[in-house]
Amino acid sequence: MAGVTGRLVRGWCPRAVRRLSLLLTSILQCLSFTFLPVAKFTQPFRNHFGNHCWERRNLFCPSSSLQVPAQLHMSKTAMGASQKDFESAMNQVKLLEKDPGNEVKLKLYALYKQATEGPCSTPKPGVFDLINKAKWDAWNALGNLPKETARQNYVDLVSGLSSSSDSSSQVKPEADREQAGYETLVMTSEDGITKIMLNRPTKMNALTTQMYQEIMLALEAASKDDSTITVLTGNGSYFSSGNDLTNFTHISPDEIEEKARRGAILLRDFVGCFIDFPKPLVAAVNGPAVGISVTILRLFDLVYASDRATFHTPFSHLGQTPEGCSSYTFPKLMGPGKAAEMLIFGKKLTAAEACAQGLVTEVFPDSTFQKEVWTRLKAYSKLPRNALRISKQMIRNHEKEKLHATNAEESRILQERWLSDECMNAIMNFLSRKAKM
Ligand SMILES: CCCC/C=C/CC(=O)SCCNC(=O)CCNC(=O)[C@H](O)C(C)(C)COP(=O)(O)OP(=O)(O)OC[C@H]1O[C@@H](n2cnc3c(N)ncnc32)[C@H](O)[C@@H]1OP(=O)(O)O
Repeated sequence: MAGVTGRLVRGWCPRAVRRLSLLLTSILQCLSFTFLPVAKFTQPFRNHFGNHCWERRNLFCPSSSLQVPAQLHMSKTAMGASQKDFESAMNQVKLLEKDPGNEVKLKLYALYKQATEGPCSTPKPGVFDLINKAKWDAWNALGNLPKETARQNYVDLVSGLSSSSDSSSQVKPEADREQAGYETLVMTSEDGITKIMLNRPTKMNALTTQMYQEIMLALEAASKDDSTITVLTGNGSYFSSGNDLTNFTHISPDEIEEKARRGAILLRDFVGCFIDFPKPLVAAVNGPAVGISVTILRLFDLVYASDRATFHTPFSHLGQTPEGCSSYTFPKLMGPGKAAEMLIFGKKLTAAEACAQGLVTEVFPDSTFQKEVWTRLKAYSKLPRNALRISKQMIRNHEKEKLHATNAEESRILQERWLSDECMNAIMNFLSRKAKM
């Protein structure tokens, strides 16, 4: 090595030669790091792996609890990723057949160190110690990420890698195959895109209890399938007219409190699925959106809207209060004044106005909406799947705890509002068609 370098730099002063020699040695080490076979790539990191006690908290996998909404809450608060989960994640890494690349290896290393030792406090390696510097940089970049989050992210990262290399255990969407089992949705997968389409066009895609549950199940399935992007859209002229107001009817007086309690759990679990959804999530807002179908948009990564779409949150008119984390996300996004106009006073925004406020990413003419949106998404779906997923999580992780706390608080307050005279009268008015919002 020194000989090669020596020949390359013949004529240079000996100190410069030594420096360059060191540099080239490091670069060659780096390259061998890049091309190490997968079975070996964990070797440099194995010293850091030991037996540790891990709490189970699967942030990116809302799924485990989807069957019964009450269990969903449990999974976020009480259950834990065991030592077994973590050990199994470490074993999975060793068994990967495809090299996930240096970036992911560094991320695994950094998460491991953060999870076991906390924030990086070791001295920064010298500039020529390229490998150790790269590892230090990766660890240091995690800043004050809590140990618990780092541990969970490690398990999630490995789970993402395993599912991409072991496709036999996945739901395999065939071209445009319609997935059975949904009554209120149409779920299809094609070109790396899973589409969840709300399918009650004659009721403006108003969301019934069954629909909330089916959407949660569909998101659960989409989070695990081999698609790259998940899209929510509506069938017919509306994206969605929000909560189906008949959800509040046919209740006897002695059931009403229990119904409100269950409604609050359903709301919290439903919104929680969007907060935790692990892949890029896109809303294709094909027409007007009302209530909860507007507020959750801030939890999507992209919101494409037809110029026919409008955005309306008539909560006060209904004696209700904001949900979908909008009491936090909207003021943050558009400032408290604009948020107040929408959330307190029920001002309806056009697509262009919503785009100007940052709620919508881009507006398309209605006549070309479908063509333009799907062409764009098909191109995006060809990007590296794991990179998209990890980047999304990096962007979203900062706010997750705040979003879950907001969601819980909004659901608690709404549970009370649903029992109020203001709310009951407003719903009765709608149902008797005295008032259209
Ligand atoms: C458990 C979780 C709780 C989460 C809480 C969320 C809060 C919210 O989402 S608040 C928002 C609630 N939504 C509304 O207030 C919208 C109410 N609907 C309307 O104002 C109008 O229907 C419309 C402006 C959306 C459309 O008006 P248009 O004149 O064009 O059509 P309609 O004849 O009114 O509607 C056709 C058909 O669909 C029924 N329908 C539409 N939206 C709803 C809805 N949200 N709940 C129940 N039913 C709805 C409407 O009654 C019509 O049905 P019929 O043909 O049988 O009369």
